Amino acid sequence: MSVVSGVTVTVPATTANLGPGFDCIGAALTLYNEFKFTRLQAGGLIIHVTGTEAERVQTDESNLLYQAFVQLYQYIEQTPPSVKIEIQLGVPLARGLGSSATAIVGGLVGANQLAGAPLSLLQVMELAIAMEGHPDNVVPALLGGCRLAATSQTGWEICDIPWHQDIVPVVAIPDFELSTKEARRVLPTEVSRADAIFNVAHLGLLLRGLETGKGEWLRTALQDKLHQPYRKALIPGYDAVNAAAIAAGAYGMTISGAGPTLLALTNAANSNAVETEMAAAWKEAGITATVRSLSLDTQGASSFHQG
Ligand SMILES: Nc1ncnc2c1ncn2[C@@H]1O[C@H](COP(=O)(O)OP(=O)(O)OP(=O)(O)O)[C@@H](O)[C@H]1O
Ligand SMILES: N[C@@H](CCO)C(=O)O
Repeated sequence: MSVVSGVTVTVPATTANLGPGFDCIGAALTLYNEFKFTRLQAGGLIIHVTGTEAERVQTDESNLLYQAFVQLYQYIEQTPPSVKIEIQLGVPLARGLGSSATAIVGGLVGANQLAGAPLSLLQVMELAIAMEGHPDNVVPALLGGCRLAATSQTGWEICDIPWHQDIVPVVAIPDFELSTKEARRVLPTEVSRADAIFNVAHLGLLLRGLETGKGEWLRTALQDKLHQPYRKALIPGYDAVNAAAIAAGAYGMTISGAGPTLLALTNAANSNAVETEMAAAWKEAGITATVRSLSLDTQGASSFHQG
């Protein structure tokens, strides 16, 4: 194993759940955080953060990226090296676009590379899922694409979900945060059989809708009974933005991850109109939002050594 002096890791944002796939499906998007790790000879920990909302990220040992970095060294039973970490933020914090997953994956991949890659991709993935508590952000953040994760007898079965090239994800990111912890607190611990059946059927339809790009299937498939009915109340203007997206030609709209970002799926011909109308509907509700058409990231986390 060769030990390197520095590594830069780029990790994509992710949109989890996609409606009915609560805690099991997510897709990587073309929006990125970059993390640069450099060994320090003098000892200590230095964290520099740049980008929008940089001042909201911890710069001490409580930083999630650093915690993941330490976690990997603990797993391989080595003392973590003193390190300088430079964070370039492109993924907004606590908005439902997997910012915590970028930090967890970035910290684990950075540590693994600095240590000479003692762990396989599968081992890194398992550590990432354990840290995040659910697989739907960290798996696509690490591997790219749209991924379904299911527990197997021995660990995790990860499935690559075909995403039709005509489907454009549009994200409407409001100017307020909603922590995943808070958005999970409002969910019931038990659901009815009818709601479980609803989600099983809609997730099946979603997979076929994503594969074929068939708009009618996607519109129905993006509905869900496990989390959205409870979380909608935490997102002012949800119904108005949903109606505006559909009127502008979106197949459907859903909460991205735990919210508050709203995700519309549409095609290239309608994406500009969907962006404009979602932003306008939210403005009418008194909320400023950044709305962007993105693409599916197919690469996942990538890294290069500095020396
Ligand atoms: N680049 C980063 N470096 C360090 N910590 C980060 C970074 N990005 C996010 N975090 C931590 O993760 C928290 C946000 O995680 P949270 O799970 O609430 O939201 P999210 O991951 O953006 O949304 P979702 O899980 O719904 O997609 C931040 O408040 C911060 O503590
Ligand atoms: N599946 C997770 C994604 C956000 O981390 C949730 O909806 O709570």
